[in-house]
Amino acid sequence: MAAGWEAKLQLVQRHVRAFPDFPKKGILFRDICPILKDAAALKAVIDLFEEHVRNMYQHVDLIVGLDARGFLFGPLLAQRLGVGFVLVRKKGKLPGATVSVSYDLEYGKAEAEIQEDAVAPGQRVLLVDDLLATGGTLHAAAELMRKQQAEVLGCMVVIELKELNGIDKLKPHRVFSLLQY
Ligand SMILES: O=P(O)(O)OC[C@H]1O[C@H](OP(=O)(O)OP(=O)(O)O)[C@H](O)[C@@H]1O
Ligand SMILES: Nc1ncnc2[nH]cnc12
Repeated sequence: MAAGWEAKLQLVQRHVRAFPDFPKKGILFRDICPILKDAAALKAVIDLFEEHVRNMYQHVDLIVGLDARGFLFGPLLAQRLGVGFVLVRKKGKLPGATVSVSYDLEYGKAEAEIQEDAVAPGQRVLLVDDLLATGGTLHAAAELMRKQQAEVLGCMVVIELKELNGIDKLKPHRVFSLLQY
């Protein structure tokens, strides 16, 4: 692990806030907005993600980001790696031919969608989001990749909520997280 890794992790951790009972009673909402407001904290997230990818994977074709908070980190990582970015959106937002799948998340239900030509068969992709809770959202994205015959190399999130066991739902895919609660 390169020098500075721990300092960067601590910087990121200091920029996550928790709000009880949002958006529903009983949910402790982990808010990543302070990361985005602080240039050094945001850079630290992308530095850590980039280092992980460069250590783990020889070749990545695309970064796939999940609506909406995955769009905040995914394109920055894609630029660093010199690869393209693909959007998995909530249903009804993408023009043209699409492929969709429905899923449950920690506080509701939704449907995820990609453009049919977003990924090609055999392309090697990494899924990026801000947070892993039950795993419903990332699982839906992985299912979309499976439908399009792309290869999911792994999932990357800033925050993993351990007690919800999202990691089990995502097996056999690997999950990399910066912070665990
Ligand atoms: O692991 P899960 O239980 O699926 O929960 C995690 C998902 O929930 C949040 O997204 P949300 O759907 O609230 O949308 P947003 O990013 O548009 O706020 C979060 O950004 C993840 O995508
Ligand atoms: N507890 C939580 N905090 C922030 N985003 C979430 N998405 C799903 N669960 C969440």
